[in-house]
Amino acid sequence: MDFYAFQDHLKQHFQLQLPFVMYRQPGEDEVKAQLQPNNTLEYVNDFQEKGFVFAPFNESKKPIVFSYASAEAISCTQESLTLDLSMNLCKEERGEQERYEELVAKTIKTIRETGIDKIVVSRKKEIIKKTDAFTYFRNLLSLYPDAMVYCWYHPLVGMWIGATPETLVKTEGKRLKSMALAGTQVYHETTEVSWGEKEKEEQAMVTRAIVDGLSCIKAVSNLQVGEPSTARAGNVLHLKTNITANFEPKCLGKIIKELHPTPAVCGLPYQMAYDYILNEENYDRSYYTGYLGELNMQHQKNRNPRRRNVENSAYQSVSTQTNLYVNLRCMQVFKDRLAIYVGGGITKDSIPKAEWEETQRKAETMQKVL
Ligand SMILES: C=C(O[C@@H]1C=C(C(=O)O)C=C[C@H]1O)C(=O)O
Repeated sequence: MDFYAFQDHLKQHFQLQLPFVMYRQPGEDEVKAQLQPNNTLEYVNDFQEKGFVFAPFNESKKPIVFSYASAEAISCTQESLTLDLSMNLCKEERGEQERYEELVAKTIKTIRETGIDKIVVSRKKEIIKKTDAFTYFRNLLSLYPDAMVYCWYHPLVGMWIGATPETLVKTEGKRLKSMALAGTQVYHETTEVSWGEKEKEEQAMVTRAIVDGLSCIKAVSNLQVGEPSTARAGNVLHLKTNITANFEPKCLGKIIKELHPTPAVCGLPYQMAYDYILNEENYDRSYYTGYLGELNMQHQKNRNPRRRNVENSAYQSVSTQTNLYVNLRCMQVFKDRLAIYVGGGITKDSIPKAEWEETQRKAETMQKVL
């Protein structure tokens, strides 16, 4: 199926108001889709389900799953596009900057008074315009080859689009990978940059918390932690550390519950930061800073791609993979309106105006395709 046939098929499905997800994982050029035949809402119970998961930030709400068993699966190869995008300057709602800087200032004060290490606060940037989800998705595919680009729709929930740089957890067989992604600076044509102490310390805290959390789980062994490196995500750079381990697949649910929400999108200590966000942020994050992606997907692998035909079957193996990403750099798409969600980690040394600017740069990831 070529890209245009793929897109037309999904557009028809969308016109019937039926649920679907289309996505392309980082570094791949295969665009996949799952189309649901009806609008029943199914939820994850024990993480042994097989399907595409979409989970909110709020842990007390269950993740939604589009089950593979009931879905129609299609795929195509991403087309290469030459993009000529001039960024849409979006007028900020009056008072939004002041309101956000006040929230950041209040958060810094709370951190200094209570000894909390870090709290991630965020906001929603509303834009009034007639929307075109399929064009946004296609442009995001071309602009961000290293992101998980997705468009998810359910008539009873709404539509979300994103291009996230952050892995929550990837598993294959008994191997697991996660990452600590934190610290932000603006990208100026190079990734050879130095990082300030605030960012290094903030990111190291995230790494430590993820490693400590995973090492408390009996089913996890052989934890290995890489060196921090700089990773580009659109207009911004982050510090990233890769974390790998072995694990028992029947304990996947425990691991996901331990990891979500990571200190990269919530804070530390976890419970104090989480309560602060729910009480003080003054809006519902909904699916922003939740997670999404493939859960327990069966992948056929050819061990020796040169062998063919009858012989080949002996060299095929099936592996079970999970590929979940944190829902960042995302927006909620309505017919005549959009809401872009952005935030950043606050520590005792944060500066409110700089935090506002950081959210503006992060919002550009989506604004570029509007
Ligand atoms: C919260 C966001 O990003 C997270 C916060 C970061 C930070 O505080 O520096 C960096 C990457 C993400 O883990 C966002 O993009 O909205």
